[in-house]
Amino acid sequence: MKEDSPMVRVSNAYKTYGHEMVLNGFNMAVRKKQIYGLLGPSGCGKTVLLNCILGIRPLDSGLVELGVTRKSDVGYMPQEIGLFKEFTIKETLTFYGRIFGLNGKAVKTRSAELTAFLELPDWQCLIGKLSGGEQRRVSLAVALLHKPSLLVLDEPTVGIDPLLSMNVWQFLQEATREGVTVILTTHYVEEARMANMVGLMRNGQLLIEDSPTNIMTQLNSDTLEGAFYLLSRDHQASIMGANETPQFPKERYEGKLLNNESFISWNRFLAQLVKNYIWIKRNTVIIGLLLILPVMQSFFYSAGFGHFPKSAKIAAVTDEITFGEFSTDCFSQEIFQGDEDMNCTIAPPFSCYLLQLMNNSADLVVFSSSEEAKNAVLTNDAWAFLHIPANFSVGIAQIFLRGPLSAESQEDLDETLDQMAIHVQMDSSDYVINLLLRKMFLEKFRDFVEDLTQSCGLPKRFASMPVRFMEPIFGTKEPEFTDGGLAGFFCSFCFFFTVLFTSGSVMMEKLAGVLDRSMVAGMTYFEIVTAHLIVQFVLVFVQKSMMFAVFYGVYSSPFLGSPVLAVAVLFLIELVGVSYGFFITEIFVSDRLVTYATIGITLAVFGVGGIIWPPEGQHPILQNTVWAFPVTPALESYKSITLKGYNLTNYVVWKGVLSCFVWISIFTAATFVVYRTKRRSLK
Ligand SMILES: Nc1ncnc2c1ncn2[C@@H]1O[C@H](COP(=O)(O)OP(=O)(O)OP(=O)(O)O)[C@@H](O)[C@H]1O
Repeated sequence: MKEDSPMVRVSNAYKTYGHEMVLNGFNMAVRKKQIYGLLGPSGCGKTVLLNCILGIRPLDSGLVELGVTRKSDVGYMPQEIGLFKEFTIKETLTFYGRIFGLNGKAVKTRSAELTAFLELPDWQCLIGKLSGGEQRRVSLAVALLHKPSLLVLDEPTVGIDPLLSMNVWQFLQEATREGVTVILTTHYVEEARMANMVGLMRNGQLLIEDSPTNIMTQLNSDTLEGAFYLLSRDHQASIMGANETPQFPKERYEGKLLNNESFISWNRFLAQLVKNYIWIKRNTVIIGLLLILPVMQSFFYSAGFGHFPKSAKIAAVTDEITFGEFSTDCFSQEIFQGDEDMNCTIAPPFSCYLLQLMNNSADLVVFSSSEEAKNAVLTNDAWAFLHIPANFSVGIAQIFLRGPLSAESQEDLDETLDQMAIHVQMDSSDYVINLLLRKMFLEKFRDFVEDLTQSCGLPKRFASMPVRFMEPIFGTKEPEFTDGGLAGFFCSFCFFFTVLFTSGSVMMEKLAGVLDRSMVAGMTYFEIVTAHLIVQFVLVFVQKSMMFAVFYGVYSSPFLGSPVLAVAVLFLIELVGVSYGFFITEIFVSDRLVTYATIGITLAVFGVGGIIWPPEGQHPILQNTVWAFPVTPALESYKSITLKGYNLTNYVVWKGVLSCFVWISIFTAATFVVYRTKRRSLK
């Protein structure tokens, strides 16, 4: 731009939101060292225009030219407060002072000037505790803090006392004499008479742009309000009936955006870091929950998952003895004193011994009749009804002790087998309980027969299945579901909490307008991400240490591999979470959508991660594509390290590590692309 060219020029600007044409061939020119008052009805696009001028939003088409190049040349006061509610006034001014590159002394001196002029409350007051008007004054002070050469103020006088409002105008007029250019929007048309130039915006166009005096003269009106009424009326009449679909030229936005002097600055980074620290200090409840919840979940998982359902009731009936005898004698040891004739130490009725074995593992309730026992299942009081027939001991003795060949005939053998059969009717509505009780019934019967044959002098193996489960290659002979599922649970939670914290903190700043404001002031995305990573790292360190202590200290879950490698994998998963968190906060504008995206991916990781069901049982398409899911391969990696002692030379381990790096790159690149697309042209 040449020396005499305007400070801000907007040419043929178009901007749509859905079907709404917010800027419709908009043109404006703001001369240097002037106050430009932008007026227009609510919703006409004033804020959108300011955002496009500052590069917060891109134009669909058109040109913005600025007479300044550096972000630090601009002072911006957004319409919403755009300040951290948890900060004190002093912390707010220090934060922005650091971003603008001011030293402590300069911030203090300038803050004192602004405090006197804007009548700011005590510096120790929290922003969130101030009135709306006080908050706006602090917001204005932030925009003026570094004495910028271009001031962009969105409704600076709303909610401010008329006397103070007049002071603000006088201050701005004074500033223009010192070389500052001001663009401001206001709803108070008459106060705009103090501007050098005013522009009336309506339906995305600028109806007029001139000095207030010229406008009033031109329209023969005593007031600016009256002049604008006439202009708006004429404009309304001219567009009546014109109901065309909005069209705009497709050439891209070509304006030069404001730049930072450097990609990274220690001052800005420190500002962001201190800001995060203050936020944590003021939000101890949230941070406490973020630390305590995972530990609680670890306890819940270890205490609640994978254990045999011992309290599952089994309604049993044995026809071998009467109910009275059973309740008093069946579970007492005396009746197992042996039988001299049979030469066995376990004596009939054998159903007592079998039921006692079952009672050691489950909650066995003995009923006197089959009807009652079955009814217990029907009324949800028991998970299985088990019936032992009257000839059970006779049949067992015949088949297992005397041998099936002792039967007189094939019919006799068939009848004996029928008469000794135990009938089980289950409530199969719960797959896991059904499976575990079934397994328990079969195992207890096997134990019973082994014990019985052994008690009669026969080898124990005589009644065993000829399948021997030897010492396992990995894991234990009696593997626990808890151990197998732990990797999936731990990794999914690491991912979930990281996404939650990242997206939560970014969205909080974004929705409060703080993120845009900090970025207009000069903060870079890189500084925001790096400062966030440091906070996240500290949180993760504390969080994971506590979870490790619960899983591997309190509950002694198996851990065979390298702790360093396992922690590295968890850390990579966290980084996937951070990059995903930034990605979703960049593509979605509402926190609801971000929440859905957080929960959605976590459920997907849970669903396909082999926590609930092994991947080997998945549909072939899923089985063959699950490697491409985020986190899932890393979860396998962690599982192999902890349960099999694998190291990086193993395919499963490095596949998980590689997958993390790939996903971190994908999410980071996607965030960058969306970020650039939202703010700049694709030129
Ligand atoms: N991110 C967005 N998505 C969709 N529509 C938007 C978005 N931002 C602004 N708009 C729409 O653009 C139009 C202009 O909004 P803008 O905030 O610029 O109005 P304004 O002139 O500043 O109003 P006010 O004086 O009440 O602040 C409105 O209809 C608004 O709904």
